[in-house]
Amino acid sequence: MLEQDIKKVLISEDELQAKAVELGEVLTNDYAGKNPLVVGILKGSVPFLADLIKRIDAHLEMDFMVVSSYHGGTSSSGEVKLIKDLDTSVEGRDILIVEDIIDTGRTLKYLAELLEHRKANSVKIVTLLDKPEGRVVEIDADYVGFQVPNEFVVGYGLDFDENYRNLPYIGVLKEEIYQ
Ligand SMILES: O=P(O)(O)OC[C@H]1O[C@H](OP(=O)(O)OP(=O)(O)O)[C@H](O)[C@@H]1O
Ligand code: HPA
Ligand SMILES: [Mg+2]
Repeated sequence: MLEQDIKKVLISEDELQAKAVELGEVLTNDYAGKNPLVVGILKGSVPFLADLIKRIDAHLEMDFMVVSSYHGGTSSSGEVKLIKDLDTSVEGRDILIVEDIIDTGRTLKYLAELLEHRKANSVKIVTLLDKPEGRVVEIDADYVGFQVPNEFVVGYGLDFDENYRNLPYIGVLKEEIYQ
């Protein structure tokens, strides 16, 4: 049913699972003994975060923030709104932000600067997807799952108008759905 709205599959379910294993192994090594605070950015990061943390074999804590800048459409409003803050103090902590995608970069630039300002010991970013052609502000992730072309992608957490987050793969939405 949902599949009818998808122009093409970019990243399959198997490829997504394999990437969680691969990134989990790297993060297990990089965060051994550090008890990082893993910060999931709601809502898009949920499926990726759930798969990734099961592959990190180290003590970690988890917290969430809600920010929003797309307000349902396919282009960033340019204004990042903090809707729910962390419950945990970040001072002195090693922070690992988990995101589904860096597109314009506005969301992550805002978040990374906010957490650094709060005197985190370190702030690193793991993003499942990177869309370099979408960038309007300068920010790079420390760990990237896949690069994607400059098209609107959905699935595995990523939405259009709050739909398609539950697709098990990443796909490109047919233009007629959002035009
Ligand atoms: O690099 P940017 O252009 O800022 O775009 C990336 C952000 O936009 C999306 O979130 P959205 O605001 O749509 O919230 P959501 O996770 O609830 O979908 C996505 O999940 C990232 O957080
Ligand atoms: N798809 C879904 N949400 C997004 C995207 C995208 O390509 N870019 C930024 N938020
Ligand atoms: Mg969204």
